[in-house]
Amino acid sequence: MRTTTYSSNAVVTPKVQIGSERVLHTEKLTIGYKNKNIVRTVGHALDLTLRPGQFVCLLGPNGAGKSTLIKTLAGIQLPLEGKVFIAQEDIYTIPKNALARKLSLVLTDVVQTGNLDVYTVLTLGRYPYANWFGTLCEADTKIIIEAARATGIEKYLDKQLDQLSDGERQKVMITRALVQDTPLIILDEPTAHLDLPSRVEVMRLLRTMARQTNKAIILSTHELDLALQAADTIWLMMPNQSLISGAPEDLIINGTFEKAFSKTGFDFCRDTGTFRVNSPVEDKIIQLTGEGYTYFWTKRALEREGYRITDEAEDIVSVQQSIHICQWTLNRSGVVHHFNAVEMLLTFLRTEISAVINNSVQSIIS
Ligand SMILES: Nc1ncnc2c1ncn2[C@@H]1O[C@H](COP(=O)(O)OP(=O)(O)OP(=O)(O)O)[C@@H](O)[C@H]1O
Repeated sequence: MRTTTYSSNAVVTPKVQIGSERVLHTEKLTIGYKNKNIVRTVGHALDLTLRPGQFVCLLGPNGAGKSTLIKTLAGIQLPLEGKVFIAQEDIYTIPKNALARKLSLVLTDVVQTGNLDVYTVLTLGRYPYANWFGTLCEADTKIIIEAARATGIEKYLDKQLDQLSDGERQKVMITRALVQDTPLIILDEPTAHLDLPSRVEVMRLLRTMARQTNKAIILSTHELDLALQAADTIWLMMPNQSLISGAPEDLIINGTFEKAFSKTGFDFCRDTGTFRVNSPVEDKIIQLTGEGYTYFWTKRALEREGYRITDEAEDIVSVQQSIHICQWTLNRSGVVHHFNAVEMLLTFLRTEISAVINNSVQSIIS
């Protein structure tokens, strides 16, 4: 029997690979800042590749260099060393107008557009294709309407940009990038300032755009949960100037994710892909049985209280979940206590603990 092992370092060259061409790549890219003689390097010798249809989320702790990398990839900040190539061309050799047909950029800052209406803002996305007189043709109008329909902002076309919420405005700027119709879209924190439903919607929209239009999309974000769910690939900027690239699941399984965000008081849980604010306290252990979302949220609550969930614990919390009712029981030394809310269970456990502490203090005093 023939077996083949594929590792992330293996060079795999199948006969046909969709999206095998590179929309963007870098060679030994070193990024950072040079002020007089002081050099501040934030990313060193990065070799990155982005392919058509790939949806990449750039993550990293504060100050790791996400914005610096985004600006360098978009050609608005010079690298300290190395090169950025857009479709095999050095980005700094591409004339501005030609670059605007290859790359669109959405920045975080709230755009100052005076009193422009949404439709006019979207027409700006077509300027790289406008004729000598700067006028748009019927095909441009069609592209604008279709893009607005795809992102669900059709109803705002006549509104002025400053009459929209942050989330709606962000969608307009993403639509403008779509209207610009470039094979590559780069976004710096597109979900900043948005509420949770809008953040989910923007992420979903971008992912769908990558899938349906085969555009390569890279965005920087602090939305770890959403990025882990939505990205094809995570680019993780590490505190040591390196960048690790991989499928979200690989970075979780091999511990890279945990390492990048290791911080006192925060724990990344590989089982759930989430951060825990409080580390479990080793001497508080409890057993938990049950299933479904009630089990999940009960586990979260117990861990927040500082419990470590283990089958070795003598106290057993059981969760019963049915369509109509959720119930919790605590079996402690053969005595069964019943609760109909997580809060009641937690209150009981807290009281029990303080009772134990009070008793031991009493016995020390006496
Ligand atoms: N103009 C500048 N001159 C010198 N250093 C800078 C400049 N701008 C940013 N830096 C430094 O470069 C590093 C990377 O900054 P950058 O803004 O790229 O990080 P980031 O990952 O986007 O951070 P955050 O998550 O907080 O937005 C930081 O240490 C920052 O202090």
